[in-house]
Formats: sequence, C-alpha cells, structure tokens
Amino acid sequence: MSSSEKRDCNGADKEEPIGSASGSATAAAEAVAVEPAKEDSAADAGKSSGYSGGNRSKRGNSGRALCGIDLAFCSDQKAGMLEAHSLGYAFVCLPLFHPRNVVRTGADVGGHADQEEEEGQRHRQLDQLRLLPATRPDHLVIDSEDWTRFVVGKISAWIRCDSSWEAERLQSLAALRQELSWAAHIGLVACLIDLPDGGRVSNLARALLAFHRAERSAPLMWVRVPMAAEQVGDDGDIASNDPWLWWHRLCRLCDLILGQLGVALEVTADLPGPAAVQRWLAEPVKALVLPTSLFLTNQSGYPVLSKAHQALLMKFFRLQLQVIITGSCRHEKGIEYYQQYINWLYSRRSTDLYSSQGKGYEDTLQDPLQPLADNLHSATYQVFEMDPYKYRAYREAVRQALVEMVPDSEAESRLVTIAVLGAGRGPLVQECLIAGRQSGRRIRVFAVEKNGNAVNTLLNRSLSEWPDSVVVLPTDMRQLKPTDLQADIFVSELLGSFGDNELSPECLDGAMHCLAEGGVSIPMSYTSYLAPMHSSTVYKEVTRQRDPEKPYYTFLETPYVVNLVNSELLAPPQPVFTFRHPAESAGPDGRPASNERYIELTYRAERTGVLHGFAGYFDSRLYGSVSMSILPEDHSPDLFSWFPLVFPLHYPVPVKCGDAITVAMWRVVSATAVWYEWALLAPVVLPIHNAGGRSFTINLY
Ligand SMILES: C[S@@+](CC[C@H](N)C(=O)[O-])C[C@H]1O[C@@H](n2cnc3c(N)ncnc32)[C@H](O)[C@@H]1O
Repeated sequence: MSSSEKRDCNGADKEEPIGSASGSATAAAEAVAVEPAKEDSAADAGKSSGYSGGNRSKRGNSGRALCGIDLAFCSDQKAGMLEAHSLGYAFVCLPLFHPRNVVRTGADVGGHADQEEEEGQRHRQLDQLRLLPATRPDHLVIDSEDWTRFVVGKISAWIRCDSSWEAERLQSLAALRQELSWAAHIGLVACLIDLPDGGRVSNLARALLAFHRAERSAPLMWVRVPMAAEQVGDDGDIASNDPWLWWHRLCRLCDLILGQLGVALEVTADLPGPAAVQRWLAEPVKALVLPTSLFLTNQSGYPVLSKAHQALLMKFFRLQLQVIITGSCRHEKGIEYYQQYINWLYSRRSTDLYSSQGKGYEDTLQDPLQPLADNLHSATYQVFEMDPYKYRAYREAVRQALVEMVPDSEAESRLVTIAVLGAGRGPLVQECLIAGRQSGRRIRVFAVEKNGNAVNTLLNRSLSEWPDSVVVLPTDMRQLKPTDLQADIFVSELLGSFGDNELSPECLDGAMHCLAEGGVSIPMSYTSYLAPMHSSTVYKEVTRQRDPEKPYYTFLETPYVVNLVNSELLAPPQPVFTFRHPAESAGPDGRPASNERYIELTYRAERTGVLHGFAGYFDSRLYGSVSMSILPEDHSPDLFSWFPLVFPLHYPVPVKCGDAITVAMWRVVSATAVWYEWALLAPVVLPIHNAGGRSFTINLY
C-alpha cells in the first residue's frame, strides 16, 4: 500500500521562507531556479567556467528567491533594502539596534585594568546609552510589510548572555530581551543570533525560553553557527571545539521551543569531513551563510565557488533553506553576481522522480493509512497508480510465474487462475492480463476487493474493458470460501512502508484456503528493516503532534510515515521481520501458528549524533528475479509509492561514534488489532514504547 498518497499531513503548517511573497516553501524553492546564461559546466571554478554571470534574476519574479544579503554596514537601511531587492536578493539581514549601543567588552576596555574599574566604566557607558533611542532612525521609514517579508533581524554581536563577567551577562540579557521585543514589535519572522564559541549557552537558552513564553508572536531564531571550528576531526567526535555540540546543547536546553530554532550555518573555507557535514544535514538548517571571502574569481571576473563548496551546496539544497551572502563585495562585477551564481548553482541541482513526487512533504509526518480498516478514496488510488516501477515489477513477476508454472507444451490447454487480492480500481488486474498476453499463457482473473466504491470501478471496467476475462468478487478476502475460487497465483499489494504494517500477513493468511496446491503468491515474501536515525527536524515535528486531549506519551510512540530528507542514519538498516506466503510453518488451513514477532538488534554507531528514533523500511521479493525495495542503499529506481516509517523515541539520546545501539521490537497480534512495541536497550534504557498498544494500533476490522 502506497504511502506517498497519504496526504493528510500533520505538519502542514510549514514555515514560509523569508522573501517568498506567497505559496509554499517548496514552490518558493522552485522559484529560485533561474536559467543559466550559458550551459557550460561551472565545475572548474578557477578556469573559464560555464557560469559567466549576466543572468540577473528579476525582481518580482514571483517575489520568491533563495538568496538574501547581510547588510552589515549600511547608513540608510531602507535604501539598502531597496537596492538589494533590485539586485535580485530576496531578503536582507539588518542589525536591529544602533551600533552606538555596543557595550565595550572586558577585552576592549583594556586587558590591564582591574575588573572593578572595567565594570564601573561599562556601567557608566550603559547609563549614558539609556537616554538614547535604542533603534536606528531609519527604522521609522520601513513599513510593517517590508519588515515581515524582507528582513531578518540581526541581534547585536556584542551580546554575551553567558559571559563570566556578571555586569556583561546582566546587560547582555537585558539587551537581548530588548532587541527580541523590538523584533516582535516590528513583526519580524526571523532573527539571526550568533552562537557563542565554546557552547556556554545556558543563560542564552533560558532567555530565549522566557521570551518565547511571554511573547505570542516571537520571531524564529536562526542561530548562526560556524560549520566547523578548528581541530574538528572527520570522525565527528564530540569535543569542546565542535560547533555542532554547542548547537546540540542549546537544543537540549531549549527543548520546549525547538520549533522556534533553526541553524544559520556559516560555511567555512576549510570544510569539515563528510561525517561532520552529514551530521549538519540532519539538523534544521534554515540558511547557509556564505562569506564573500569564500568566492573565487573565474576567468571572466565573476564570483564562483570551489568544487568542494559547490558539492557542499548541492547537498544542502535538498533541504528547504535559504542562502545569506555576507561580507563586503570582493568582485568588481558587483554584489548581485553572488546571488546570481547561487541561483545558477541551484538550477543545476539534480532531481529524480522520487524527490519530485515527495516535494512539499519533506520531513512532514503523516499517519500511516489503514486500508484494511478504512476504505481508501479515489484520489488515493489515483496517486499510487502513477508509480511506474511498481506496476512494471508486478507485470514482470506475473509473467515469470506463468512461464515457470506452465510449460510451452501446455500453454494452449492449461488455464491459470489468478486472484488479485485487494484489487482496488484494477491496475494489477490490468497488469495480469498484459502478463498473460506477454507469456502466451491462458489466464482468468478474479478481482477480490472489500471497498464497495472501488468495487464499482472494477465492475465497470470488467464490463467495458475486460469482458469474459475478469470476475469481480466484492468481499473481504478473509471471507472467501474455498468454493469461491482456487487460485494458482495470488497477486496482492497490501504492503506498508514497514512491509507488514498494513496487515498483509493477516489478510493473505485469511485467504490461503483459496490457494490451490502448489500455488504461488506474488509477493512471495517481504522483510522489514530498521536503522537508528538522527533527525532534529523529525523530532521537532513529533513534538508538535502533542495533543492536550491525549496522554502526554501518545504522540511520542506513534509511528509516522515521513519523506526523510533532513536526517541521517547512524548505522545501516538491519532486517527485522520476514513474512513468506505460503507460510513455511503453516497448519492445514494454510495459516502460520502466529504472526507475532520479537527481535533484538544491535548496531554500532558509525558516527556521532543524536538518536531520535528508528527509520523503518521494507523490501519484497515479488517472484523470481523481481523485487521492490525502499532501502536507502538499494532503492528501486523511480519507486515512489512508499516513504519510510519512523518509530520515534520519547527522548533524544546522544550517541558517540562506536557506541552500541540496541533496540527491541515486538509485533503483537490481538483478536482485533496488531501493533508494534519498541524499546531502546543501549546506550541507555528507555521505557517500552506503545506498551499494550496504548498509543497506536492497526485494526483488523
Ligand atoms: C494498497 S491498495 C492496492 C490496490 C491495487 N491493487 C493497486 O495496486 O492499485 C490495497 C487494496 O486492498 C484492499 N484490501 C485491503 N484489505 C483487504 C481485504 N482483507 N479484503 C479485500 N480487500 C482488501 C483495499 O481496500 C485496497 O483497495
């Protein structure tokens, strides 16, 4: 059963990108792609590259673009904003408060003065400042709509909420409150704030929590973090000089307002190793900050990035983020060419069918459908009928089964009975008929379906398209009598993102008495897989599912279908439960003794990160050489019907590279429902999730 059609998203209220006039984040991201001036490759940035500049993205081009600019020194902010916009920048980053409000720090005041004297000086300075307006006069001429749509506010860089100097700490906290309050007052959507080096963030975290508690329309905080500090190794080891760790600490302390925090990741000249980059790809990176000093100059004099930086940007373009150009213009062609280059790069990112079908659903949570208990809608059928791989695979599987089952010599004399179990609106029926023709075998098809509305479509099609070759049986396959049919081949697609989670085993077992001796099932088998997953974004989305009407744990132990983008696996997936049809240890009625399962899996973390849950996948052997897989390393090309199924954890668990991660998983079956229970056993023990099916069950009726 497909999952990409499960469009009743829980996380539908996604943030709009700054600078997008309207429409979804995805639409805005699409809108930034502008045609390159020339089609050559920009791969070799130092030589004459394909990118030659000159393709300015128009202002008013849907008002949506990817790139903003940090206006650090700007005497007239309104004029600066208008000019940036006319040069194609979608938004600007402006300081919120006047530079004269900068409080001199201990180091500025003079390393030799004693502490008391320095504090006295700073107090006197601050007393004087209190008499002046805190904000700039040019703020008065920017109207509310422009603030909201085009401006990211910059919190003063001098603020050090966790300074060890008490006076500086107190003044910083007061100033931060004042600046945030001003940002909310003028209606900013987001503010940029520097994350202090070294990860001393407890007072900053507390101030942010207090502000968000008091302010109903608090802006989002884009926390500016360097991608790497010196000495961060490729193994991603947690060390005090690791900016990711500083960010992670802030997240833990601010757990209650996680949805308000995003990363503005400053790209450094020296890039960290792949593991450290991958770890950032699992964080909610809202913006990449690109200093102009990173740009090289191509032969035509235009700014370009090195190959390594281009490759990095391509990875991050998968996330719905924006780019901020910062620093003075270093290319005489003009500041607009940084933006044009970024847009040009963006237009060259590769997209496949899976990502284009999943657009708009990246990292949003969807409730898994229950096609056994619920009747699917026509639109739902329509979406999964568009999957090119799935139906081709089924057709080939049926063809191979027919050829193996009936020797050429019996092709004319033998009639093969195929039962399509859960026929929906009939696409698998159609594929069976084509497979029959392709194989040169004679077939008749029974289409079994319990959804009365889908049955209508089947009946119509059997009259108009399939006269004489298809019999429609409008019933639950578990209600079939042995006299209704004896099939040589069962064909079904009752699979969920975790293989058996749409109760294919229970449905097929219930119909086994209608499979003739020696008959085969397509699929023959399916296996679920689990992998430990780091995704701050998915965790943030899970916390947003909290429902005051339900127990506090419900949303934390419900599996969600997720198009995983902003995430990384901490170790490769391992097989969980396998089901075969017919079952190996079946009784005389064709049913196995039990469909309950239990397994304990141990992984070795291949990188340092945070464990937020487990990503579930499946693969299936349809018949012979034909299979389907949604495993990341083995994904069937263009198979877009299923997104992974995420099993969250009650708490995020920090994991170090090399740690053992052990999870226990149960599949439990009662008279009325099936459910999963899971528990983390290492590196820490967490409670059994969904014990007794208290939060989530898959209903048998
Ligand atoms: C994922 S859909 C697949 C539909 C169709 N075979 C296709 O590939 O487009 C699963 C179908 O099985 C039907 N179904 C699920 N459980 C069933 C049962 N126990 N008996 C009959 N039909 C069932 C559902 O109503 C749904 O139409």
